[in-house]
Amino acid sequence: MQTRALNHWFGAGEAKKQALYDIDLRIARGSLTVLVGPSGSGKTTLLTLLGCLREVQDGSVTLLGHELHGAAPAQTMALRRRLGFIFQAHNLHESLTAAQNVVMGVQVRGRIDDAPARQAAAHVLGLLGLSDRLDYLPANLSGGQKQRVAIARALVGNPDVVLADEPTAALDRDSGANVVDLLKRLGRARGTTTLMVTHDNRILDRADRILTLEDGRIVGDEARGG
Ligand SMILES: Nc1ncnc2c1ncn2[C@@H]1O[C@H](COP(=O)(O)OP(=O)(O)OP(=O)(O)O)[C@@H](O)[C@H]1O
Repeated sequence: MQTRALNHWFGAGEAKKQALYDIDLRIARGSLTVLVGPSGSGKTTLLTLLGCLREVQDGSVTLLGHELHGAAPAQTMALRRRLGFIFQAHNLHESLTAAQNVVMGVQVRGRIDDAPARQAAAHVLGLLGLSDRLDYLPANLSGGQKQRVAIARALVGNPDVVLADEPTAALDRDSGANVVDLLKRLGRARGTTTLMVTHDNRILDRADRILTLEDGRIVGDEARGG
């Protein structure tokens, strides 16, 4: 994942405001990078540009070997299927059980039979400590459990890149640490690259790299032992 001279603006005319300035970044495959910075510093803007959720206006973003600036919609759609998104508002389908919600994460990646999809969903939910909640509806799960279902849904399709915005905010200490360790294991085993916005110290301590944004610029770049 790479950006070169990446700039981004919101609004037009008098109201036009620059949100990112000259971002040059190279993020190593399989690493876990954390993005920190004050509110409004551009973290979400950068995450959504890297996730093909926003059009690149100026500069370059390469994701999984493809340039996103000027990319055709069909190509960005295909790339998006190789990503796992974890956002704060977990958007589970209320009428589907935990396992069915996660099965949907398998099936967006292509047609897969129900039995193996359900097996994959049960496996990932088990890794997240939810083996005994497979058939629960979201209404009967706690906030932290729902968040873990959303994480399972993002991971079940074996994404090449995971993009996350405060994924552990609703989790207790042990489940938060478990999620980070799982992402790190996926990084080592499969080369899954994770970029996440967080202020959670449990994650900062375990990250491979911490990037700090301020007023749309990278002002800190610290490599960690992991
Ligand atoms: N859709 C939008 N329209 C107009 N301005 C926007 C939009 N999204 C973000 N901005 C502006 O761009 C700047 C960066 O916002 P961004 O959401 O990326 O920051 P952030 O670091 O993620 O903040 P937070 O931690 O509060 O989520 C801010 O000045 C924000 O007001």
